[in-house]
Amino acid sequence: MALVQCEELTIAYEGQVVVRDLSFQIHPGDYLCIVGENGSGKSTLVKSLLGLKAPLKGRIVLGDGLKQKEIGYLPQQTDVQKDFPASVQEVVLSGRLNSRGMKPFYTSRDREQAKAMMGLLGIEGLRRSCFRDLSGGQKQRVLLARALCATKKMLLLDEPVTGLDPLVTAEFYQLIKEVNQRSGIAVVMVSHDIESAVRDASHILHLQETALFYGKAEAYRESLVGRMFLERTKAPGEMAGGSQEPAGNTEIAGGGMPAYTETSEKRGTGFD
Ligand SMILES: Nc1ncnc2c1ncn2[C@@H]1O[C@H](COP(=O)(O)OP(=O)(O)OP(=O)(O)O)[C@@H](O)[C@H]1O
Repeated sequence: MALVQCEELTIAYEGQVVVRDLSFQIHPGDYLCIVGENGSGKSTLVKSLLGLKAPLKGRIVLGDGLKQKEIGYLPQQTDVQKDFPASVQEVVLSGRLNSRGMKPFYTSRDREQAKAMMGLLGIEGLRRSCFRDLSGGQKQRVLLARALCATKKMLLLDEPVTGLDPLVTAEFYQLIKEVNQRSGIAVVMVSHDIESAVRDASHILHLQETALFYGKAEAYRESLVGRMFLERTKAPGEMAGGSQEPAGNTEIAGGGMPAYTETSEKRGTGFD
């Protein structure tokens, strides 16, 4: 059963549609990267997945016991978060807030969980350090530990490597991959790093108001839309790939990009 099933989702701000007729699923163990141009609706979709923005039409069905407040969320970094005046331990523990309900204090289980996640991510030695004094990479590990405290099923990350140097970025991607592969926690990541997305993700959702592509990462790499996007990000300003498509290709949809959607029956993730 799917953890998340989005059915013909349309999302709008004051009547202005920014996501239209979008359907896809997230299964246990999936690693889905959401890619697309600036302003294509990625963060808006994230807000709806978190229950912070109601769709205008369509619906989001959660399955396999997933609750919206049990989605571990790592938001886009803001300057306010970067300067948060709290200890690492407090920041990680705050991941337990949603599941505490009305209880005013953290339980010993909450503390154990926070300790376990700090251990998993190699930041236990930093637990008394002030969050704002950490490096960018350390901060992201802390925020990842916080998000993991909130979930056993699904992590949602919105451009988590923005501002990190290449080495720290590579380490962070490796961490995410290990979390996904070892724990089976589904990962949903909004990313502008298309090369890494097709390398690490099991599935790609390419958004441009609607799904230009949704399916397995290997199929995306071979698709016209995937090849064009990969080519463009390699050489900014250059358009390539379209002329290499065999004659008679009927995939081309509006806007010169092919629409492709893979059904859940064809997915075969092994977690179905
Ligand atoms: N709170 C808001 N009110 C009105 N319009 C909004 C709001 N938030 C986003 N938008 C608009 O919705 C569209 C999609 O924005 P969104 O932030 O979801 O795109 P995105 O794909 O995440 O972009 P980026 O890659 O630049 O982060 C944009 O045109 C944006 O201007």
